[in-house]
Amino acid sequence: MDLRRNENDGNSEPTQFPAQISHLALDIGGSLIKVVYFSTSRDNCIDCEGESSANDTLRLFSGNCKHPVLQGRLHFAKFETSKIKDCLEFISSKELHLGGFQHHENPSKDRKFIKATGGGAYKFAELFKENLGIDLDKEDEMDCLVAGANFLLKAVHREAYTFMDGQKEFVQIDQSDLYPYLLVNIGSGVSMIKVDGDGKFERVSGTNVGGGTFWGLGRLLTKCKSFDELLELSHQGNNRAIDMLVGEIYGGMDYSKIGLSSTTIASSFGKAVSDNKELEDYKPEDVARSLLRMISNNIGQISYLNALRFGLKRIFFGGFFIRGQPYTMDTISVAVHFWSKGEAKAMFLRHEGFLGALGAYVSYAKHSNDNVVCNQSTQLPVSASYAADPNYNPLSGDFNDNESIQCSVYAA
Ligand SMILES: Nc1ncnc2c1ncn2[C@@H]1O[C@H](COP(=O)(O)OP(=O)(O)OP(=O)(O)O)[C@@H](O)[C@H]1O
Ligand SMILES: CC(C)(CO)[C@@H](O)C(=O)NCCC(=O)O
Repeated sequence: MDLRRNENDGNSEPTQFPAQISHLALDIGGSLIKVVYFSTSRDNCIDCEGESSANDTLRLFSGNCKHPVLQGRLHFAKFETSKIKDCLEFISSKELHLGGFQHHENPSKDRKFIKATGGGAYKFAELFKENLGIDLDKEDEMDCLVAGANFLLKAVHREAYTFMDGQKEFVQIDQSDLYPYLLVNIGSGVSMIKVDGDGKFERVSGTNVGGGTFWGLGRLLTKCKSFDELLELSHQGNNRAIDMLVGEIYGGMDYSKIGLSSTTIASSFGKAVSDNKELEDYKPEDVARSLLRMISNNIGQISYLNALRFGLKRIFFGGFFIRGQPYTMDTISVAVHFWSKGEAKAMFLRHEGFLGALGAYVSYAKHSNDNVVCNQSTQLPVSASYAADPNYNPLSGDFNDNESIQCSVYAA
């Protein structure tokens, strides 16, 4: 917390507190910028004994309480990286950039540092300085992905779930039996990380065939103007129009000796070779569906192989490629299930796209006077903003960017 702005020596009149105190963290990726910020109002501040009144806010900031607790909400937002100006405007309009911290090595310089991760923390550092007058305090992307995943798995109720045959089932996480697991983050590209504990991990693999491939190829092949349009299109398509199935090679038969049914895809997009058709002759929705299936299946398979390498039974998938899409999750789950013969389990996270940003957020805790730890959160509330997202299915309980997590923050 920025304590200095609210210092009170006990003699003077209480300072006027801002209605909202925010900590801002950014994950600036190849495709999307993810924004996480914490906000609370003075009414929401409680002291060590758990009372809640405006005066506790005073004690909180004057430091009379050793373990002050702020209750508030974590908010989430995302922007396309190509529209970074929109993100800067958003931050500026909400004055989120004021919620950074100051490096104690250099307190005389009244500069704010904001925690940021992802390649864009390097690429756009100057832009943030010029536009908002803030410095980005860079946190390693892999560190943040792992810290964000561990935070969600430990602190957020009903965060992880399995998805098979259209059925979503929340997974009860036993904190004493969380590690090891494989974290697969499907962003523009894909990182696969073996996680053994808090801050204990190794990036064991990756693939350049990821979310950027789906969106990039999909845009070229279907002329879709937005990612959501491409997803929507894929819902309506049939991949069999363009994929070559085992049965089409084997005269309608299964190849049971090696465990392949006639309906298994033998070759994604394989029909396009012999069909003698042009791109225009295929329905864009069929192309979109085939592409989504190809990429999801490939990632599921590589993930399984990496889980096998290290004997890992649990694979958590994150990244904004997933977008809570049933078809994507089903394909990944089936691939993991099929190749592992049911031994390994694919699991998904409700805050799938915000792992890096959450990791950057919790890294504020490293700074002694800005010791911020989210200890708890409740089930996400239902919000009216769901209706605005065409891909949100209220029955499935998917996470929406406009949602927030209720949490407590210890400010030391
Ligand atoms: N509104 C959207 N616009 C663009 N891509 C989207 C959108 N929603 C979901 N996606 C998908 O999410 C992917 C980006 O995911 P994510 O934000 O997790 O990664 P990133 O941080 O941008 O990438 P990287 O980590 O590789 O730098 C895109 O490649 C695309 O497949
Ligand atoms: C380069 C990063 C880490 C940037 O987020 C990501 O896009 C990625 O993991 N790409 C895959 C690169 C590879 O391992 O082939």
